[in-house]
Amino acid sequence: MDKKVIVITGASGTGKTTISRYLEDTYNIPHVITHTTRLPRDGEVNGVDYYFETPESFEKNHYLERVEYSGNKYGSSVEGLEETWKKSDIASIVVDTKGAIAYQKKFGDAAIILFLKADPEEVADRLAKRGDEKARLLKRMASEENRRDFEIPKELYGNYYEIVNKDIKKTKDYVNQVIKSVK
Ligand SMILES: Nc1ncnc2c1ncn2[C@@H]1O[C@H](COP(=O)(O)OP(=O)(O)OP(=O)(O)O)[C@@H](O)[C@H]1O
Ligand SMILES: Nc1nc2c(ncn2[C@@H]2O[C@H](COP(=O)(O)O)[C@@H](O)[C@H]2O)c(=O)[nH]1
Repeated sequence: MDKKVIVITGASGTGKTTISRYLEDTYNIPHVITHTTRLPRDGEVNGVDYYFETPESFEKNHYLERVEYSGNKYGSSVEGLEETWKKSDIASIVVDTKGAIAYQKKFGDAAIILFLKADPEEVADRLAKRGDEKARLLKRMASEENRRDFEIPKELYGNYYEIVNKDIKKTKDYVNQVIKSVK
């Protein structure tokens, strides 16, 4: 089978990580571990959730694409994707919409874009429950990047699956249909 990458994108708190974990647990689809200079949240583990970097160490990696998001740097490497493809012909990656555009440009139809949407008020509530510290949460919600990522960018028109993540069961049912069509 040709290699594929499921690119999960959307604004903060819309459920990207939840879907990435679902793909891993249900379909053994591993996720690409990306790099960031942000501090770990409670429970996040280096080398599992992210490679947590200092501003200096971040610059030492070779990125397929990299972005600034709410004051922190994030990037994904070709090596990271290739390592993940060694484990499985289908990988997933969680990125912002700018990253999704980069993957679409580089991999064309081999990049399957899942764009997650949710009501912004519901999202703020979910993130507070997730334990995000209030000041950081407000900064994140107000950031230009996060406001941008509630809408699909025009570069991806016609090339993505939109998932309104309200009822998690319905979301998973929809994801199951997408995976059937991909496999
Ligand atoms: N449909 C849903 N209903 C209720 N809670 C949900 C739903 N989907 C996800 N959540 C919860 O919302 C919180 C945010 O989800 P998640 O971490 O997956 O979002 P994210 O898009 O990866 O966010 P971020 O970009 O900030 O890391 C989590 O605590 C998750 O368990
Ligand atoms: N373009 C990229 N975006 C990435 C990458 N790794 C994560 N992200 C996205 O950043 C924001 C913030 O993430 P958070 O974990 O701090 O909430 C979110 O949209 C992620 O999807 C990356 O390598 N490239």
